[in-house]
Amino acid sequence: MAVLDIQDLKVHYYTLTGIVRAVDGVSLSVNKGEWISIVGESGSGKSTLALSIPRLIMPPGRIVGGRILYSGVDLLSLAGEELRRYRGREIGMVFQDPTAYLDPYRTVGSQIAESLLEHGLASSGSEAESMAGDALELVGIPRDRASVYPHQLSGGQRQRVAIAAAVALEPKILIADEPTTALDVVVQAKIMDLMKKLQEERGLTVMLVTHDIGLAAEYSDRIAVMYAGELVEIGPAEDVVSNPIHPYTEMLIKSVPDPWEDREVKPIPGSPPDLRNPPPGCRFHPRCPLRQPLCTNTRPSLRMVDGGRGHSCLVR
Ligand SMILES: Nc1ncnc2c1ncn2[C@@H]1O[C@H](COP(=O)(O)OP(=O)(O)OP(=O)(O)O)[C@@H](O)[C@H]1O
Ligand code: NI
Repeated sequence: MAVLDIQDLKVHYYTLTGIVRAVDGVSLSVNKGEWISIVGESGSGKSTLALSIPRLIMPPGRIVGGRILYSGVDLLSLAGEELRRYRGREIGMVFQDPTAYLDPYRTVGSQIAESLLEHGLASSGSEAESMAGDALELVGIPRDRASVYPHQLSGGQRQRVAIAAAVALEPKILIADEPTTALDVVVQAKIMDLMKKLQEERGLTVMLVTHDIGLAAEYSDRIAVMYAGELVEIGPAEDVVSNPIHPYTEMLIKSVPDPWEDREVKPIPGSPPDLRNPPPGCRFHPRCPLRQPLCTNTRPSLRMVDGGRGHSCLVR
């Protein structure tokens, strides 16, 4: 069952030098309880897609088209108070840098407690504090650490607190945008394991944004690959990685080292297009070894094939 159904989403940034078509017609359905990862090179529109869901796109960005159905409600039609009810409470967010949204002057426990009160999940200060302690324990931080300030914690612990703060509100979906990019690999694995635990034990739906397809393969149920503002491939994580259909996915996999396999690392030649003026036809065609004349003038759309897989390659 789909908890989130994104239909033909278009998000543009209106800059002095032109309109950046950061997300340009993306359709994506997220199933309840699954872990889906959005992967792709820098600038492919992953964060823009993720931020659009809780409507956190700031000017000069604007959602210019499409629908985002959350349990049947179009989030794009909501405003003000109604929107705030969904944000946080139904859709939790975690970002790369938790210091950006943890208040340095307040203890971590009081920040979590306050948001519980704000969302009406606790009826008294003491209840909120006790629930904040539960949330910290859930992410592996002893409840007596509720009285520390963010700077007294390590980067990994701060990210745990950010996850605790998000999960305390019992959202249905947790959207995590590069939550471990600033952390070392050991801490990264711990944070990913924690998110996996929340998915398995609480039925949390997880959307992870990462440029690391290896990481996505290890933890996700499904992987969605973005290129230049479009979705180019989607499917069960293992299938996508072991048997990519789209040449971009294939080249993306070969461009990163695989710790389990001794093979040559091949960077993708060229660079992603300028999204103010993307190439016609398939946006990947200028870099694609399989390019046919068709690819230069026919704009592909994602089509589903067997095994729950979909791709937008015109020649495969
Ligand atoms: N505030 C902004 N103003 C103008 N352009 C923006 C803004 N934010 C993002 N963009 C542009 O939108 C496009 C998509 O950016 P986005 O951050 O969504 O990509 P991403 O896949 O998350 O990249 P990364 O892996 O580097 O985080 C890029 O071309 C980027 O330059
Ligand atoms: Ni990003």
